[in-house]
Amino acid sequence: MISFSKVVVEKGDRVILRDINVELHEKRVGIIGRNGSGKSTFARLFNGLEKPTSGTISFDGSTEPKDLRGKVGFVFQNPDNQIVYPIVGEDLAFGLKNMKLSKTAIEERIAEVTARFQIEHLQDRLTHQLSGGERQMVALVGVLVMQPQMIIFDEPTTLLDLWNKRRLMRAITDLQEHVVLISHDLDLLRQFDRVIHIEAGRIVGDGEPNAVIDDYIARSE
Ligand SMILES: Nc1ncnc2c1ncn2[C@@H]1O[C@H](COP(=O)(O)OP(=O)(O)OP(=O)(O)O)[C@@H](O)[C@H]1O
Repeated sequence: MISFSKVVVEKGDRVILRDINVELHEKRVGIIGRNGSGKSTFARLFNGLEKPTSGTISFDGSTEPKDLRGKVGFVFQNPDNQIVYPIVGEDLAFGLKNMKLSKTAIEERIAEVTARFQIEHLQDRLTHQLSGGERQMVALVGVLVMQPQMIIFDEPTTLLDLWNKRRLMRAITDLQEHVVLISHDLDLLRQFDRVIHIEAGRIVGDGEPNAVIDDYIARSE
């Protein structure tokens, strides 16, 4: 599905990611690693938010940036980075309008996804008045209405209380789409299909979650 070949990311004279070669087909992939190891940079490559200094990233065989952007959605740690319009309904419609969908088609898509996540009642609210949990659900729904095949989550529960954290995690677990989740919630990632461990810009562990996570914990001790 998505494939990284000899990918390197440099910023100034710093090498942030080194020689990343990986193919992902699994439905649920977790990414772990210490602060500053390169997880966010890796995740941002998936939908073209970050460009590799060298190497290639392809989605279903295509290396076109527009295919990455169209097929892979990205949910930020802080939903304020992603919600741009003052009213929830406008914000959810923004990407769909750019896709030149009809008004009816836009309304139908938004109605379907907001109902699925029980946020229909938020449609007319001002985005800046929403709670953190509501904002994060709006950000997720804003990505889902675009019907991506894969969704990348960069520590999406960091700002949430326990209740909203569980609600969002249930929502993520129930998604039909392929999910790549950066998280420090190791118990959750043990239920995933695959976990990738990044250290100092390299993949140092990759495979069955329990084995990769146990090795990660052992290295921290
Ligand atoms: N624009 C930049 N210029 C220089 N260094 C950068 C830049 N962006 C990121 N870095 C560095 O790259 C490294 C990896 O950053 P990244 O955000 O990918 O790490 P991370 O694993 O997601 O960290 P965290 O868990 O703290 O969010 C860090 O050392 C960071 O300081």
